[in-house]
Amino acid sequence: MLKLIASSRIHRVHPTVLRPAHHSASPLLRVLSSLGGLSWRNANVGGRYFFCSDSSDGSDHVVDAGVQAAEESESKASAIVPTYPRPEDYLTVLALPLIHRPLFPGFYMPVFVKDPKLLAALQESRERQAPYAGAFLLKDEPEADPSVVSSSDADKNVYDLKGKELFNRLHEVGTLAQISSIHGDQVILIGHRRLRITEMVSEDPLTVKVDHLKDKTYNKDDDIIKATSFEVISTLRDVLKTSSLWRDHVQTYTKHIGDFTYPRLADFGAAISGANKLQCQQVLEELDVYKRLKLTLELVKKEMEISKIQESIAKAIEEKISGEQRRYLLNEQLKAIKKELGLETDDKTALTGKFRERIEPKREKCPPHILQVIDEELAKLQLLEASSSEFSVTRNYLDWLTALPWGEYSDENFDVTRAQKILDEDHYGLTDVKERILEFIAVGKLRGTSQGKIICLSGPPGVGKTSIGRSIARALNRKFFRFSVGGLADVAEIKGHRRTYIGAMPGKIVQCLKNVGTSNPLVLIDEIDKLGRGHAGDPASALLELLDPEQNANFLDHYLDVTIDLSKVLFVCTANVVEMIPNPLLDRMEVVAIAGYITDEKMHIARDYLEKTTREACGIKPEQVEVTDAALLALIENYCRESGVRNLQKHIEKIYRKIALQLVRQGEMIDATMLPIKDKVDSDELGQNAVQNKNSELVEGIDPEKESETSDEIHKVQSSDQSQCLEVAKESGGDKEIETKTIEQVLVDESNLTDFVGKPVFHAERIYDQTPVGVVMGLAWTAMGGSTLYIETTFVEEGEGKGTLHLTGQLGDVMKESAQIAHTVARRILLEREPENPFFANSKLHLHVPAGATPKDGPSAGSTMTTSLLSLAMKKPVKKDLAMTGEVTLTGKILPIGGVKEKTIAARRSEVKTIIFPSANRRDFDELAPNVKEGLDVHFVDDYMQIFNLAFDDEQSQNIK
Ligand SMILES: Nc1ncnc2c1ncn2[C@@H]1O[C@H](COP(=O)(O)OP(=O)(O)OP(=O)(O)O)[C@@H](O)[C@H]1O
Repeated sequence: MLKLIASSRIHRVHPTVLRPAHHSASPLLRVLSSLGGLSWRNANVGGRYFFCSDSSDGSDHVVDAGVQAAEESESKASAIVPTYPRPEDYLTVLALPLIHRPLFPGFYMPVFVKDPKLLAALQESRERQAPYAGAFLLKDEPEADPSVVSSSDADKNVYDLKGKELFNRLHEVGTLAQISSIHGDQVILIGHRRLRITEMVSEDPLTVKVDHLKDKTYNKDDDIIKATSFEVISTLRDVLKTSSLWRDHVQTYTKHIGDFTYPRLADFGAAISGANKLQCQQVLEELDVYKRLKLTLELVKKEMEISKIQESIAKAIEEKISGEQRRYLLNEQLKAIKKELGLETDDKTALTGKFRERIEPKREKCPPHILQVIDEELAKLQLLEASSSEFSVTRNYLDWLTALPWGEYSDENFDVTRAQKILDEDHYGLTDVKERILEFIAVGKLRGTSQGKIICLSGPPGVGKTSIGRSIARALNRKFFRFSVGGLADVAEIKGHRRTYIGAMPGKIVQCLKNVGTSNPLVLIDEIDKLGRGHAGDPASALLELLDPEQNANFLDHYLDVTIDLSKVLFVCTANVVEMIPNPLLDRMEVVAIAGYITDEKMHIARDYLEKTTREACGIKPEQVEVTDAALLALIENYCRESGVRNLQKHIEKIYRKIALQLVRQGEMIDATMLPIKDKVDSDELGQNAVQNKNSELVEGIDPEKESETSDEIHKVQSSDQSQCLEVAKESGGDKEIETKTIEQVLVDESNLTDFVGKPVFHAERIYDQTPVGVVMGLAWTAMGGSTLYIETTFVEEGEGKGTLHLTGQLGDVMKESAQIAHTVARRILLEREPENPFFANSKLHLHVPAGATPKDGPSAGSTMTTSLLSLAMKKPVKKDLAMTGEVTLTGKILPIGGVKEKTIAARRSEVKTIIFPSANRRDFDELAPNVKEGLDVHFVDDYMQIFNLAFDDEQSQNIK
């Protein structure tokens, strides 16, 4: 091809556009050309890395001669052909380092020469009409990773290389490159033939002596070479189908290559592949044509794999984009169509319309300041961009504002008789509590409104505080909302977050109003005594603002940012321990104490309330089960002795679940064994007689084997006297077909109670039948209700002046002080009674309060401790079934205590017959229901000597009542 360029002498070698000089008819080229679908006329390779020029195997004419001649012919219009040295004559050349890839013969490459000396030398040599240089690939620095693309910094270092250092870094084999043109520091090189460096001639610029390399001779007709080259071509063809980039390379190459020889094919493949520089250098250095073809084949195969991956990536991305675009377009079209048909307005208008629709019916009742804010926000919404975050904040805000029940109230019912009926319907007993609630309703009726009071129901767990709250709401015809503040530490839970926070929400009370849809619900604030300590703000103060009737008419929620009137809301709180309620809150409350239930009350609650609801919840009919009184009593006394009834409820549920399972199993067995009995029977035959008849029929119908499979429990029930069979008659079609089904009635008695609830888990509080010397029963109050406790004192050792008292049983400071006081009081009394008895002075004593794991505190055990010490000193046990409570002073006065009802109930539970209370508590005791006081011998005392007489001397005690 060079030959042709030279001979035509009219073509100028241009760095970007190379024109074909020869249309080769090589079969290989035709294959590639046809695949590329190319035409040389539009071949533009501007800016591409690879360019094609001619190269020779040694017999070519010199291309620069042609170029020069052409230039001359243009300028001088002369056709004189000078004799110029041929490429193979250049045995000493300037060495040009190539950083990124080697230059292959037949391709051209632009390089940037940063070294001014080298650039000048190249320029000079070009001007001297010897425009050749040797282009050699630079070796990587020994430690550099060839796979890592060198940064510009590294390039800079390479440009600094000079002389010997540069010489050592050059690969030995390179390419004789024609300097096609120089623009600034850009030099365009055209590869010609392979060279090998033999020695360095001069250092700056680096000049080297070179040998010109020739390919090893090969047989053109060798089948293996042919086959390999065909494989290279076919692979190239495959790549061409997918890669447009390659198509351009081929286009350029085919335009300028003459004969497609095997070595040239190998160079072509390697040069246009994306292989790394070392792999390319390997191909350049290979002089064996077959081996070179093989190396190239590897590279193009790899290229094909890459192009396949490239194609699949492109396809996947294209599919994704087009799918999304399609969906977007369709959505937009849908919107446009809907809008056109008047089915839907745009988002903003639709939203505004929705909010206006919501607020319109409430407009009359809605406070003007709220209306103003809503209107302002609606106007603002119109101006905001629908995708902005401000828009969604405003939308949510409007959603809340318009959803609240402004001015909506449920009609309050102040009918006291109805209220009484509802309260009795839901709860047994609690007479005093119900009375207080009825009083409250009566006041509401006279005033026309029930606001202004906060009721606080206090008592141990499971006594029905929450459910009473629900009943009050029902009685007053108010909506009910409950929220627990146990452990609540964040003020935002009550007062809401400011709207500026992401995910901001109004507080619980605003959520409540939205939820119930009226502005006068009954809000039950549960566990107010367990309010957490706030880390940001004080929840108690926030609750105060919410509950205080003086303040809550203008309650400000941080989210809503407009005042709301909560004065119509009725607040009911519940607490286990009133003392734990923050004082400012307690101050505003009307405390209604629910002390707990005695056995009798629990029996009624279990029978009339818990059993009924549980039976219904389990889907069991009343006739299918019988729980005897004895069973219930055993359940209450041995399993559920605590003050509340929640545990009792759980046990009843357990029993009923077991019964349900029994019935279902039984029913399945009967279904499987029962034969339908066809008989025409009048419905009035299905009386008591029929029960017996059909029962005997049924027994006949049951397969004896199957019958034997029934569970032991069922046998037990069946064999009991009270087991019955009931019949269900069913009519079907024209004939009266009677299906007889037996429904066993499950009996729960004291004897089989353990089958349902297991062994009793509760150990009696009473550990002594008759208290020994030094042991006295006291009465205590806990958050779980009342309980009995023993004070035990024993003698440890005796010795002159050894009179000390050792205390154990996790006693608090107050209780420890009480014990010291008791010790002193007992010593004084003994001195008065038995002056010569040196017991307290010389005895080391140990006082213990059992249930050592439970912390105890308070002064109310003072009288019990004194009695216990005196009992030990006098070696005289106290009266049987006696319990006492009362704080004792140093002078022996008995001061009042708390929790009289709880303590009385606990005493009854422990079968105490005689109780001693401080005189000051007489009023509390008198207020108790008669059934609580029933059968108890209660004494009220104000001086310890009265207790002494009651505990140790029967005769005198009769007088103190
Ligand atoms: N006097 C009663 N009559 C009928 N059922 C009752 C009575 N007292 C309590 N109950 C029932 O006992 C169960 C437990 O009551 P509730 O949950 O109201 O207890 P609580 O006092 O609120 O307990 P806590 O302090 O643990 O919240 C409820 O199902 C309730 O109906």
